[in-house]
Amino acid sequence: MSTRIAFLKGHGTENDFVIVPDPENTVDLPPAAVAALCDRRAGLGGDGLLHVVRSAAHPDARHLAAEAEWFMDYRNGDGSVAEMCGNGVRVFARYLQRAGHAAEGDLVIATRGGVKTVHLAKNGDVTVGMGRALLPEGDVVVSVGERSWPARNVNMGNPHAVAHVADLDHAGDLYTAPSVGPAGAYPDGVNVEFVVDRGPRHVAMRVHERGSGETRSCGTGACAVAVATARRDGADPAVTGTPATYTVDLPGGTLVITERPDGEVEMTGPAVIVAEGEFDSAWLEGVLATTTTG
Ligand SMILES: N[C@@H](CCC[C@H](N)C(=O)O)C(=O)O
Repeated sequence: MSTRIAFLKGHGTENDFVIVPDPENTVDLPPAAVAALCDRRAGLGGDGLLHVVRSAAHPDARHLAAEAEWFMDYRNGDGSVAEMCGNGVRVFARYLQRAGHAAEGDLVIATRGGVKTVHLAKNGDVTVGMGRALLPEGDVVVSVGERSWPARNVNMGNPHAVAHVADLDHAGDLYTAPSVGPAGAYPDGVNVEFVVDRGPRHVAMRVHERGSGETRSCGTGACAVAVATARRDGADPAVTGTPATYTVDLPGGTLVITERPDGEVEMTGPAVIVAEGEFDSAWLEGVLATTTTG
């Protein structure tokens, strides 16, 4: 029997998501279903999917239920699972506010990368406590075609390789993933950021995301870029004792990232719900049947 399944569409600096509210975790979303929903021609379209589930109802978040009522079960556009999505958390919070599950002010959201603190400001901005960046030792190299750049390995819950480049066009069309070495540096894949300077504590970037391709913004990527750039600039807050704030321009908008002396990274940016509707479960079952039978 076919049923109607509710969804919304939202974006944060044009990193866009299909949102599936499913408090009791009753909607089956295998990778092929997520990929079909995120398909921009045959589906609803999105860089990723935000499955909105009560923490208590999801096996990956049950242990966090006492701390955070809601779990962001984030999936990339190809259906793969990722630990964290910075733009996604802001949009997730905006959805909770719209649905009456959260009010302006502070809230917490469980993710696979831990519990995140979120502030929904009156002016529409959303600030997320992203936790600490990890900077694993070891040289990393990013290559596109004939060009290669040394890069910084930054983990924001999910993996990033940040390359400072002379010109963002040198990253090419990014239709395929850049190569990142040495082999084995990122056993689970990596998000790759290309960065140029725009002014003092002001950079611009492009990103190729694991599981989604080039996107118009990446929140964890912007945080990784700010942290890597602060290290390059000799502005490590743990050393200077003062916060380092970077303005990060992305193709889809601007994010402001602050790293504090205690290592905590905060990200501020917009979050917008664009539309809401329903899709037919029969459509999705049909797509899945075709995928399974080839
Ligand atoms: N766009 C996101 C990051 C989404 C996850 C990423 N593609 C991964 O696989 O780690 C963001 O805003 O952080």
